[in-house]
Amino acid sequence: MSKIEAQHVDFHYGSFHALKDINMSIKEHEVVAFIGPSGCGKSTFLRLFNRMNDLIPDTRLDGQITIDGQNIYDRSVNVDELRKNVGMVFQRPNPFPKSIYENVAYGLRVNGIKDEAFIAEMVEESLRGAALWDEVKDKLKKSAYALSGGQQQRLCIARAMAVSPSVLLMDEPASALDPISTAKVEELIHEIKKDYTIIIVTHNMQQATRVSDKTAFFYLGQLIEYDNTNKIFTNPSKEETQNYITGRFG
Ligand SMILES: Nc1ncnc2c1ncn2[C@@H]1O[C@H](COP(=O)(O)OP(=O)(O)OP(=O)(O)O)[C@@H](O)[C@H]1O
Repeated sequence: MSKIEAQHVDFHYGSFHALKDINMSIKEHEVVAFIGPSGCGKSTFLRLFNRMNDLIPDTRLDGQITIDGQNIYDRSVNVDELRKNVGMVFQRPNPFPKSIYENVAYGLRVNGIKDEAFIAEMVEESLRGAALWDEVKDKLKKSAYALSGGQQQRLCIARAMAVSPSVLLMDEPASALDPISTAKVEELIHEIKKDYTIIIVTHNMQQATRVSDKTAFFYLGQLIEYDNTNKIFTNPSKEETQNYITGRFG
């Protein structure tokens, strides 16, 4: 069974038809990269998987998205639970104005967990998982803002991991980072993929080839081609994909 399945997904912002009949199946522990020119709908599609677009007025979704076989837009779905299972990391690191420790503990506290020993354990585990522990273990009480941009982004990944999601959505997670921090985030994706199913939006095609198993190429709200990353970048089936990856447009 697929971990994530999108069937005949259409999405409108008002009268603007942003996504057109998208079908996609993602297996557990796969890393899938979304590529395509600006405005083609990558982020819109990504945000459907944790219902972030629910917050935007006058939008409409048709079709179905399932995670672990459940329609995530079903009325019975608790959106807070869904977002616990489907974590998100944004383009710009967005730590809270709190200590490093409290940033990671935050999700556990809002979920009502009060056992401090358990919280401390999860904070350490998440920071280790995000390859940040050794850099911050002696300054956990310091403000998250005192970290570098790359460290802040790994802190945000740790924060997402702390509530034990099974899916991580990453919207251009390295685009605001320097090359060394970018390499660290990419390395991290390799390390954590054994535990998560990951979807990453990226403008950087080298990054897509480095981190992903599958790549989806979007253009003007349509999913043009979705295949093994190697195939997409060496021998795509569609002319639009070929044009995009060779820099002929976008
Ligand atoms: N809140 C919104 N209201 C109205 N239209 C929107 C909204 N968000 C996005 N759009 C439109 O939907 C289309 C897809 O946008 P989206 O952000 O998903 O593209 P993208 O491929 O992620 O682009 P980029 O690579 O530039 O981030 C664009 O034409 C955009 O203008």
